[in-house]
Parts: sequence; C-alpha cells; structure tokens
Amino acid sequence: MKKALIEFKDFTFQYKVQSKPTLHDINLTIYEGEKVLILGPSGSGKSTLSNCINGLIPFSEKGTIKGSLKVDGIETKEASIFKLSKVVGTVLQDSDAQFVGLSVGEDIAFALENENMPRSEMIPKVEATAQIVGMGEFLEHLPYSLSGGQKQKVALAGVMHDKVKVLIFDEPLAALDPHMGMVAVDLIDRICRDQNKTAIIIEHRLEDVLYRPVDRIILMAEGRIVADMSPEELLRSELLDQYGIREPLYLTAMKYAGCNLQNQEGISDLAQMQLTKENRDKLEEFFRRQTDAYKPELGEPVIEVEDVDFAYDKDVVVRNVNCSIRRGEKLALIGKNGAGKTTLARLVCGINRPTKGRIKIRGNDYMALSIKEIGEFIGYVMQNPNQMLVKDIIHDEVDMALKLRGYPQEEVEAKTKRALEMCDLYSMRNWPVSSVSYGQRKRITIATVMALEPDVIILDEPTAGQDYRHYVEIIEFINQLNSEFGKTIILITHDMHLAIENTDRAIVFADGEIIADDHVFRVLSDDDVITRASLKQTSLYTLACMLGVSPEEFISHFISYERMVKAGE
Ligand SMILES: Nc1ncnc2c1ncn2[C@@H]1O[C@H](COP(=O)(O)OP(=O)(O)OP(=O)(O)O)[C@@H](O)[C@H]1O
Ligand SMILES: Nc1ncnc2c1ncn2[C@@H]1O[C@H](COP(=O)(O)OP(=O)(O)OP(=O)(O)O)[C@@H](O)[C@H]1O
Repeated sequence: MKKALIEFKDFTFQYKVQSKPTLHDINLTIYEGEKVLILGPSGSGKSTLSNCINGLIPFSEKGTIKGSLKVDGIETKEASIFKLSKVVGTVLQDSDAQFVGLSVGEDIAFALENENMPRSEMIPKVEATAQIVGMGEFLEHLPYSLSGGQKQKVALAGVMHDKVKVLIFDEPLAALDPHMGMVAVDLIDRICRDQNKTAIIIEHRLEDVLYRPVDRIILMAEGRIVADMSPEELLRSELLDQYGIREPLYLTAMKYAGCNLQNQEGISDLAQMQLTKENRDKLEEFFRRQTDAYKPELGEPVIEVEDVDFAYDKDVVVRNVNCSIRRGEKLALIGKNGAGKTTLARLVCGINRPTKGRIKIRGNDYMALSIKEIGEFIGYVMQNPNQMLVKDIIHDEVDMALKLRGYPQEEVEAKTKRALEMCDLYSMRNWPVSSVSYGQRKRITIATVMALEPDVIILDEPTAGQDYRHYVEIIEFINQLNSEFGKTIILITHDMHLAIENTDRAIVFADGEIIADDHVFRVLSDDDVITRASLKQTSLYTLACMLGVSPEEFISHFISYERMVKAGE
C-alpha cells in the first residue's frame, strides 16, 4: 500500500490579519509518488494550502491553525521551517521572490552546495540542468537582467536536485513560452516518475498541464475542497463550468459540435483519445457549417516602429524591428522566452529608447516626449504586479496616477471607482495590498492603468494568475474597450488559447527579431514559425489532424463560430 505523505485532518487556518478562516475543515491525504493538480478560483486558498505544506504557514505568515497537518509524519505546527524544507521544495508563483544566488549558476547550484557536493562534481551537474531548461548560455547572468520566463526556468532548474520528497509548483507555466511550458510539464512528470517524488501543481491552465497525466485533481472553492477526482471524471462533469475553470479548447469545440462527452473514452488525454463514430460525425458536420470570417475595422497607424535596435550595455536584444500598429487593433506579441517582447513594450512606452531606428506615436517621432507624456497615450501593465505596486492600500494605488496628474478630486474619485468596479476590486478598495493574492494584485495593476483611460493599452500576461471568471471579466472588459471605445490593445502572452480567441493578429518574436506577422490561426498552423519561436499548437490543431481536415481552416472556423456564439449571448 502507498504511504500517506501529506495528511490534513479537520484542518482550519485563519491569517492573523483576517477576520475569518481562509481554509476550512480540510481533510485530504496525498500519497507518496502521487501527482496532484489543485484547481480553484482566485482567492480560493490554493497557495494558502500549499504554504501550509511547505511551512511558510505558520512560520512566515502568522495565523491560527486548528486540526492537524502531518507532512512525512511531522506535525507542521510543531516543526521548524528548516525541518520542513528538508521534505518540501517549492517553486513560487512570484519567481522574483525565489532567487537565492547572485547568478543563474549559483542559484541552480544552491541545493547541491547545501549537500556539500565537491565543485568538480557540481559544475557539470549545474551545466546539464541549465541546458535542460534552455538556460545553458546564461550561467553568469544576474537575476535582474533576466526576462520573466528566464527567471521561471531557473526556478524550475533549482528544484531538480532538491533531495526533498514533495515538490510544490505554484503556477509554474504562467511565465513560460508554450514550448518551454511543455518541457516543464514533462520535466515535472519525469522527476516524479524517476525519483518517486510527490508533486503538487497549482495551475489555471488545465489544457497545458494535462499534456502529461495527473493522478488526481483537487478542486477548491472558498477555502474548502469541493471535489477530489480523476481528470477524466472532472472533465466529464459540470464542475468546471460551475466553479468557473477554463476547459481545454478541444472540449469547447466538441461541445459546440454537440458531441456526447459521457460515452467518449479518454477525454482527459487528447493524444490517446479515439473519437466515437457519433462524435466524429458531429465534429465533421460542425466543420462543414459556414461562418463569415471576422474582419475588424481599423484606423490610422498609432505606433510605428522603424528599423529599431536596442542593446543593454553591449548586448543587442532587439534587432531590426519594423511594425505598424493601427488604431483599434487587437494584437498579440508572442514568442520565445527572452526574445524581446517586454523590451519592445518598454521601448514603445519610452521607458527605454532605441539605440538605432525610431518610433513614431500618432505620426510623430516620440524622442521629444517624456515617459509621462507617452503614458497619457499608452498604458503598460507589467508582467509582475509586485514590480508596479507601491502603496499600502488598494484604493490609493489606483488613484495615485490620477492625483499625480492633477485631476480634480471629484474626477479622481469617479475614475478610480469605475476602474475598481471594472476589475472587481471595489468591495476590497480599503484592503491592504499585502493581504491579497497574486491574482488579485494583478487586477490592481490593471485597474491602475485603466484609471488613466489611455488610447493604447499594453498588457504583459494579463491573465496569468487569474481564474477563469476573472480571466473572462478582464478579457471582456478589454474587448469592450476595443469595440466600444476603439482602444488599441496589445497583449503580450504565452497563452495561445487567449491569443487565438481574442486577438486578430500576432507579431511573433524569436531571438530579438520579428519572424512572423499574420493572423493568429495562420501563425499557429506554421510548423517552422512554431519551432523557431518556441510556440506550440493548441489542442484544436490536434483535433483537426484527428479529423483529417486542414488545421488552419478548422481553427479559423472555430474562432468565427465562437465570436458568433458570444455576440448572440
Ligand atoms: N499573506 C496573507 N495575509 C492575509 N491574508 C491572505 C494572505 N495571503 C492570502 N490571503 C487571503 O487568503 C485568501 C486565499 O488566498 P490564496 O493566495 O491562498 O488564494 P489562491 O487560491 O492561491 O489564489 P490565486 O489563484 O489568485 O493565487 C485570499 O482571499 C487572500 O485575501
Ligand atoms: N535589465 C537588463 N539587463 C540586461 N539584459 C536584460 C535586461 N532585461 C532583459 N534583458 C535581456 O534581454 C532579452 C530580452 O528580454 P525580454 O524581457 O524583452 O524578453 P521577453 O520576450 O519579454 O521574455 P519572456 O517571455 O520570458 O517574458 C533577454 O535575453 C534578457 O535576458
């Protein structure tokens, strides 16, 4: 019989600063060697649950525990965080908070140094590990000089040599490019199987995590466990819908086609799934239905990037970039980690200026404009909310830029209230920023930028860390800004699901250069671009191949059909 490694019994936890418990009556056993996925809406207590397992609660985050939690036989509230760190390793949601070394190499070597491994043995191990996550050339680099995804890759490499029995991954995929996301899911799978480790994965991207099988899915809502079942059972149930979890794209397509999911075997593993005759016929019929391709109406160019290069010191990281973005466009900047997407966004906002070439805003060279002046026209929501937040209270954070710009008090209040309401934060406006979850912090930064009502909005991974309800709200809100107010939207994202459903054009980056600029569905049907830019096909592509129809046409049809369904809602 398998050994119980993590045992919650009638466990309740209340943060010191909260008036009610965040976790209620948790009864949960996780066995040695299991791979468990935790799903649940934002704020449902997923990170709190995992921080109880790794000991951050109650040692760093104070509060009251009732009931019992044993990890490898240790009652956590009676142990030290040092003792628990020998059993549990964590890849945190915020990779900035994760770095312990002064360089990439030192960081990856940390666990090995703790074991006093001789340098001659350690160096090749560190090099090999860095190679696996694609960071072999960055061993000497400093943490601050890495892109968001590069930091996440180092964090993953760092736990590969941990001798711990349990590994927790808190949203490991959010910052990784699509191909690296697949590598990470595979890596986690291999670590579990080869080293018999127990893995707990918290992730909103169900489609991406299910690239490799998981044993169980635990669904949390409002601090309680509401389901604990196999992926197969969960995907067949109504629970994803009921608790607002985004389902994989192929399931959406099957539902649009009217497929019967109850008698469809292998529904959690698309690669192995054998479509029933009935479902195949339904999907083929769905594909034959005619829909009009959607054509957005676009205005004049608002941003023009001409022959732009940019170098940090001597390293040229963006090379010969040319693109023109028109008023009212909704486009995605996609591509490999470290390819230069964030750098381009920073250049367009004037935070950095080109070392060669020029950028025009509304037809004029922007060199004469200050960052503040550019900020009136272009709003930029950064990838990591913790890099943007400076105030203690949510409301003060959102009204700060309006006050700095000297708006009359009444207008400041009205605009702040509107932005808070749009981001579902109004009821929390007087809360301290420090007491809300990562996903909630991301929404604060979106509200901060929205309050200024800029014409162009650049959002760096806007949906990372969001549950589906907030994902939909944010996306609908962004779509509304675009369709009703003609705002130009630029999404930097690794989420191909998001790009396919919500943008009309993708600019694809690889190694500092633009390698494609076309419709999203066309880009995602081009094998060469996918490989060079470290992208991946969505499950719609796989489904089209199973049906033997053109993936490009199938995806294009799916997008038009979905827009028609949404327009009718
Ligand atoms: N350090 C803290 N101090 C006080 N309250 C906290 C703290 N961290 C989280 N909470 C509260 O606990 C609740 C659950 O937060 P938690 O981070 O566990 O949610 P989550 O399910 O991981 O959410 P997300 O998907 O947004 O990361 C939140 O509503 C939050 O207000
Ligand atoms: N402050 C800095 N100093 C030196 N190099 C930097 C700095 N910031 C970024 N870089 C480097 O510039 C390159 C481009 O980084 P950028 O953040 O633009 O990539 P990205 O495409 O947004 O990546 P990701 O998808 O991982 O967020 C990377 O190789 C990165 O290491």
